Amino acid sequence: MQKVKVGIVGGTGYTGVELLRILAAHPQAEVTMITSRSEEGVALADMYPNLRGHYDLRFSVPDSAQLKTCDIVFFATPHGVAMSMAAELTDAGVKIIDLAADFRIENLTVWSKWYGMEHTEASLFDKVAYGLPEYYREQIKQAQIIANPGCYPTSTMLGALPLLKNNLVDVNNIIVDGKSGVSGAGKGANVAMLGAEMSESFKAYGVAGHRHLPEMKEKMAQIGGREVGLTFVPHLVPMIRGMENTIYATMTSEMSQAQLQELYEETYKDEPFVDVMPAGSLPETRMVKGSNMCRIAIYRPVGSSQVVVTSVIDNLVKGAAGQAVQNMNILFGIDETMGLQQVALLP
Ligand SMILES: NC(=O)C1=CN([C@@H]2O[C@H](COP(=O)(O)OP(=O)(O)OC[C@H]3O[C@@H](n4cnc5c(N)ncnc54)[C@H](OP(=O)(O)O)[C@@H]3O)[C@@H](O)[C@H]2O)C=CC1
Ligand SMILES: CC(=O)N[C@@H](CCC(=O)OP(=O)(O)O)C(=O)O
Repeated sequence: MQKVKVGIVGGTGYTGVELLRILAAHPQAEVTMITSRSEEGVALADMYPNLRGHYDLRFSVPDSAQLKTCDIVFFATPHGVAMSMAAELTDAGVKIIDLAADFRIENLTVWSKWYGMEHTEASLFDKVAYGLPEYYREQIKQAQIIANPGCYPTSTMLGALPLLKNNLVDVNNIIVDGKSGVSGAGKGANVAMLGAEMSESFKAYGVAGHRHLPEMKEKMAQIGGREVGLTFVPHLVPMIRGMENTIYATMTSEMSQAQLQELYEETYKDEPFVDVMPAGSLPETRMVKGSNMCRIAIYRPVGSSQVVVTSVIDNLVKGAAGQAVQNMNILFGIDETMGLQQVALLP
C-alpha cells in the first residue's frame, strides 16, 4: 500500500509538533508539507530538536495548490482556519482533520455564539463526522471532514456515555469537574501560563461557561437520546501534559458497583484506546502521558445514590494529535492502532 501523503497546517504549535512526533513512527504515513507563516523556511528540527533525524522538511506558508497534492490535511490551527480552506480542499478530494472546533458543533447558531464568529460553511456538514471513534466509527469511515473533539469532551464523554446510553442516571444534573495541564492552552498562551504564575497553584476557570460545554451537550444528547443538564468546571493544574475529569451523577437505577464495573468493561472490551481500570483502582494522568489511552474508573460511593467516574487522557494525544491519527487510520482503512502504540511515560 502506498503511504498516505500528509499535510499539516499550523505546525509550530503543541498539537502540530505532537502530530509530527506520532507520525514520525507511523509506517503508512509520510508528512510532505507543513506550514507556518511566521517560520517560513525554518527546518523542522531547528525549531523542534526532538525531531532531528526524523524529517527533512521546512515550514512553508499555507498554499492550497500544494495542500491539494496531499491525501489528508490536518489543521492544527486556531478556530476558523480549517473552515476557510475546507471547501477547496474537499472539492479536490483531500480529506481533512480539524483539531480545532470548526466542525464540532452542528447547531451553528450555538457555534457562533461560543466561538464569536459566523460559520461560513454550513453546506459542508454532510461530509463531516465527529471524530470520537468509540461512538462515531461508522460515520468516520464515510466522512471527508473529521471534527476532532476537544480534549475535555473526549475524556468526559468516554467516561459518561455508558451511563447515558443505558439510561442509568438523572440527566438533569450531571457535574463534570475537569483539570488540565497547561499545554492545553497552546504554545502562544499568555503570562498566566508562565512557570512562576501557575506552579504551586491551582485554579478553576471558565466557570460561567466554557466552549466545550455546548460540544458535550450536543454529542451527549445525540448518543444518549436525551438533553443533558450539565455543569462543567475546568481547572488549570500545574503540570505540562495530562487531563483528569471526575464525573458525578445521581443513579436512577439500582445497579451495584460490580454491575457497573461489568457494564463498563463490556462496553469498552474491544476498544484499543479505552482501558477500564480494575475495580478499586484509580487512574492517574501519568498512566497515560504520551500515549493515546483513556483510562477510566467507576465508583458507587458508600451510602450514596451517586455514581462517580474518573477519566484521564493526555490532552495532546487522545485529546488532540493521537485521536487525529486514530481518525486518519480509520479514514484510510489502516489498522486503527498504527503509529499509536506508545506506552505511557513513567515516572
Ligand atoms: N493544546 C491542546 O491540548 C489542544 C489543542 N486543540 C486545538 O488545536 C488547535 C491548535 O492548538 P495548538 O497546537 O495548541 O495551537 P497554537 O495556537 O500553539 O498554534 C497554532 C498554529 O496555527 C498556525 N496559525 C495560526 N493562525 C493561522 C492562520 N490564520 N492560518 C494558518 N495557520 C495559522 C500557527 O503558525 P503561524 O502563525 O506561524 O502560521 C501555529 O503553527 C487549536 O484550535 C486548539 O484549540 C485541541 C485539543 C487539545
Ligand atoms: C488549559 C486550557 O486552557 N485548555 C483549553 C482547552 C484545550 C483546547 O485547546 O481545546 P480546543 O480543542 O477546543 O481548542 C481551554 O480551556 O481553552
